[in-house]
Amino acid sequence: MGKDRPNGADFSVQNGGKRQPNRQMSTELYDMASKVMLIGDSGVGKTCLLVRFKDGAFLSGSFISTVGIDFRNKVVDVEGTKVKLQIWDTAGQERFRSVTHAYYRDAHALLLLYDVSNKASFDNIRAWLGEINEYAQEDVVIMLLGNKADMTSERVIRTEDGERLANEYNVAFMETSAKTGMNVDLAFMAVAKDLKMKKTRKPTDPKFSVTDYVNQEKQSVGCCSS
Ligand SMILES: Nc1nc2c(ncn2[C@@H]2O[C@H](COP(=O)(O)OP(=O)(O)OP(=O)(O)O)[C@@H](O)[C@H]2O)c(=O)[nH]1
Ligand SMILES: [Mg+2]
Repeated sequence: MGKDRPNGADFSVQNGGKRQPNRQMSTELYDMASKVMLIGDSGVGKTCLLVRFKDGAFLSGSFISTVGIDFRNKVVDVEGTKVKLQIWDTAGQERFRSVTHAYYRDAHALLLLYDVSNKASFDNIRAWLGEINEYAQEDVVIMLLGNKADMTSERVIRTEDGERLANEYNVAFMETSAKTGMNVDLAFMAVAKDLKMKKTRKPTDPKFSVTDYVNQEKQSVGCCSS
């Protein structure tokens, strides 16, 4: 079992100056660890999604744009296996792009967000997928998330538009809301489950598909209370 700090408050600088979480001050036990990166335009809700997952709270009020990169850890239980998710929250602003590029290649999964009430953030998804293609590992798990699904009257991107784009690029898709919590745990749990399956699957076992898993488990707007 490994250990790590329960939150991402501390960094040590190693690995050519790249910020690394400090493992010496570890407190929480885990069986396997995975790096997940949150990416997408500024304001789509990356930090709020992470805070909702980590603390179960919603950051309403004034928007504080992330500077550079930050991370938080959360250990989740996948059928008895403790999976530590080290979640990197990147800045969506263009001026920080070169900072975040350096982190792509270590990521096991990328949660790529747009805002269903912001057309430009959706239109930019193709450019983000181009960046992923350039900088991330070939087998990285990609999940496209249409966030702010609670904003029904301001919505400009339909669920079908997100689905179509995800199908075109063969990536998993669902709509989320950091405000209500809809599908937030599922997005991270699907990644944890994928990692566990990759590590423990025997050659004869059927392959785990993140896309099938989220399609089976996801809620749609107005479906259920969350
Ligand atoms: N209604 C609603 N508002 C949200 C949701 N998620 C985020 N917001 C709001 O959107 C704004 C931006 O959220 P952030 O999480 O800070 O955005 P970000 O993607 O981290 O932005 P950068 O750090 O600049 O890249 C904030 O005012 C949030 O309150 C959501 O699911 N629903
Ligand atoms: Mg942020």
